[in-house]
Amino acid sequence: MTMTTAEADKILSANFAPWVLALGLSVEAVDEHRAVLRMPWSEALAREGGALSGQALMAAADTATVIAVSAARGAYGPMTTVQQSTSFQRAVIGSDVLIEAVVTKLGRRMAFADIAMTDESSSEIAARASTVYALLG
Ligand SMILES: CC(C)(COP(=O)(O)OP(=O)(O)OC[C@H]1O[C@@H](n2cnc3c(N)ncnc32)[C@H](O)[C@@H]1OP(=O)(O)O)[C@@H](O)C(=O)NCCC(=O)NCCSC(=O)Cc1ccccc1
Repeated sequence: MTMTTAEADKILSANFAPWVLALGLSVEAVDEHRAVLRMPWSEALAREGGALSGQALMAAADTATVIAVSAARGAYGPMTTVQQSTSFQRAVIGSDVLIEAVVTKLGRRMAFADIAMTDESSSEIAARASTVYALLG
């Protein structure tokens, strides 16, 4: 059965470090192989020049993947990030970001995902990432 957004939000609050929770992420949508998270704009996440820091986007991509992989497996289970590659295509200033993580392969021991991060106010892609996870249990 498909995980609900409320169940996915519980995974978010129960399994991440306090500084990751401080990003203010929330789950907008979830299905059998995908999760969409929102990262609200905050001056606290902006760097010199006023644009959203890449570090915040990378943490958001990592977090969205954990939710998407959990949804694909039907529940949260121990997993760990092995690799993330991120390309920053467009600066985000003053806009929420929608982070869509799609699980492209769910194996017995490994999971792979592609992530698109969209500037909500312009609907333009701000960054893309690909991630690889080891499934530990
Ligand atoms: C585990 C693996 C990915 C692969 O290991 P292998 O290639 O198989 O190599 P090896 O066999 O040498 O084992 C090495 C050590 O691993 C241990 N171990 C192995 N298998 C299991 C197992 N099934 N279960 C438990 N432990 C297992 C093993 O005992 C050994 O420990 P030892 O040295 O004897 O004391 C390893 O490269 C690694 O830990 N990388 C760092 C990853 C990392 O820190 N990522 C960033 C944090 S993730 C994040 O932030 C996102 C997130 C947030 C919230 C929620 C969720 C996600």
